Amino acid sequence: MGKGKSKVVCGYPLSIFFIVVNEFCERFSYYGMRAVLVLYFKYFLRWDDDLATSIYHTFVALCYLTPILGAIVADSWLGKFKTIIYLSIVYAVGQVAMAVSAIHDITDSDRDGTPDSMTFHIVLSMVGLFLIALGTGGIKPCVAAFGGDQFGEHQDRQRRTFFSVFYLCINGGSLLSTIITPVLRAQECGIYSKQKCYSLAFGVPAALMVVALVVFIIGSGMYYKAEPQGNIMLDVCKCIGFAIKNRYRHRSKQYPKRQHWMDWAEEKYDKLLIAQIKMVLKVLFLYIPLPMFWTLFDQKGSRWTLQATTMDGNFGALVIQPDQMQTVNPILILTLVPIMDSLIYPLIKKCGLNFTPLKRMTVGMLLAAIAFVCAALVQIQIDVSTKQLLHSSPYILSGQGFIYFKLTIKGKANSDSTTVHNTDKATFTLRSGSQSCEYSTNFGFGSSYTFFIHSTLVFGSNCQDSVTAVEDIKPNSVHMALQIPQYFFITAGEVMFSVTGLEFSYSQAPSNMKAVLQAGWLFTVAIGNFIVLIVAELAKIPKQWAEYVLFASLLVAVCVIFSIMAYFYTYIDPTEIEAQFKKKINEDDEDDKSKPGKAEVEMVKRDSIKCHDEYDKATQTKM
Ligand SMILES: C[C@H](N)C(=O)N1CCC[C@H]1C(=O)O
Repeated sequence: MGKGKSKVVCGYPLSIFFIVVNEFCERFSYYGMRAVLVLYFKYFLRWDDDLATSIYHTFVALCYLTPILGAIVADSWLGKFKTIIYLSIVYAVGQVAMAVSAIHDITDSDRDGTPDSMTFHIVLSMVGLFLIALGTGGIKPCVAAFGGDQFGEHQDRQRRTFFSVFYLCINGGSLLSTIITPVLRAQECGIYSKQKCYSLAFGVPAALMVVALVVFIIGSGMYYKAEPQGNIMLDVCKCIGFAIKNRYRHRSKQYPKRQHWMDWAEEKYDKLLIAQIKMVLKVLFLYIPLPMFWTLFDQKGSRWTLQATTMDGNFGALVIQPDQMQTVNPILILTLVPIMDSLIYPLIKKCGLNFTPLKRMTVGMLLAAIAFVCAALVQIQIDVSTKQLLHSSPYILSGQGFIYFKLTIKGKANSDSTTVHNTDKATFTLRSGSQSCEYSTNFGFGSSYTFFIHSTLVFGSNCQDSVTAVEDIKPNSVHMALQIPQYFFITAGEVMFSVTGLEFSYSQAPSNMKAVLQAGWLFTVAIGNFIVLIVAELAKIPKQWAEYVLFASLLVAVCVIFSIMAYFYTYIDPTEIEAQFKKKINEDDEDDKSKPGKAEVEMVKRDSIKCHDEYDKATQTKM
């Protein structure tokens, strides 16, 4: 049985349908907007690459920092339901602001196709991005935890499946939007003049966010809505502060040691709160090594995409752009999550192995390290095959009766007029006054040519014989398909690490701090992104393959530390512990009423022993 007023369908509360659809639409909105953001900065706001990249990464990091704020508001004040509603409104307003900021006609008073007041567009889009970061980050820990809340105490299996389906929805939304919004951006639109349609590319995600909100509200009557329990974060901070101060005051040897340093708060604080803080601190401590996984994971969008630009994206009927390779991740998620859940995990269980959540996360980290070893091997192959500059044609041939032009064949969208974006036969028209002739040739992906036009050129219908093409840079010969193994390993790692971590963060959190621990989990993503920024700046390793090997080694080292920490972690059932504490507190209250005047110090000691016993009983299973 679920906990809300919701009907139960196939053992699942119907209310979670609204929650997963909400997540699908929200992730569509987020990833769709993100997919075209850098291009919007570069081509609409006319920022250079460095500024565009920095603002982009700062925005992404902010999106994973704001969950802390949303979680505090939800757990201490508004509750998850109201927090999701209010912050979704903020989020939708932010998306609309982005869409409006991309309408060039608003400030194009001279109707020449370019905005006249760039300041207006910059300010509006920055306000929009800030609201989006607040909204997406703020609701993220609440939606996951709110979904988990809908399950009853004996629905552990269903709750685990829910987190897998939840992850599928994230990636379904991400996959669709990263395919659709770049197509929308490529359309031309405008009132006075036609420009690339960023307003549509931002407008559709805005509409999806409104849909997400409406769907969530429709489910309103069915949800189980846990009440917020006061300003829990303030109580937590005060309690920790008191424990530290009290420990310091009693540092002399005459005072007996206590089992845990948090037990020094017992004189002033509720034992239940102390036990809950212990649960949270234990999990947060375990999170310390985790950002390293995200440091590797998030390089899909940067280093791996740059690697793809030096590879051959010709898949026969389909020419894949380097940035499109990233869609392999959500595609693999959609395939691997069901395979893991219905085949691999049950098979491992049948073999008698206890594949606990922390073991899964450890294996996930190792798989990510393997992915980077694959990336290094591909890089070595690219380096071997690449691009020796054959010669510098203009230097050798200048002044010998030729005119020349250079042409680079790139795999990346570019506004350079001498860049061809595919490997098809290209035809050039050579003109001199009213005379012209045509020259055609085939190009390889990533190659660069210098064309020499003979001074003896005679214009006619064909000038094939009067042009000599010299290949300066060989076409990319290493195929983009070779990146698939690294995508496979990183995604398999993500399924084991991230899907498991999401559920682990929920199941190990005390009832009043579920969203806070979800935020703690998302915080590891933010720190991972910061590490990418720092390493990119600091580690100037000349060989790219060596950088990949460095990252893989770092993750293996971190993984060893994590597995040792995980070995000493004991799984808990927060609901059971809380129930025992509440029961004992009630019993003590009864006891106190019947035996007035008992020495308070004695009581504290006795309670403390009992509480430890109960806490220990409930924390049996290791890694
Ligand atoms: C798109 C990724 N495969 C993914 O699902 N995520 C990356 C960071 C966490 C997670 C998400 O919630 O978006």
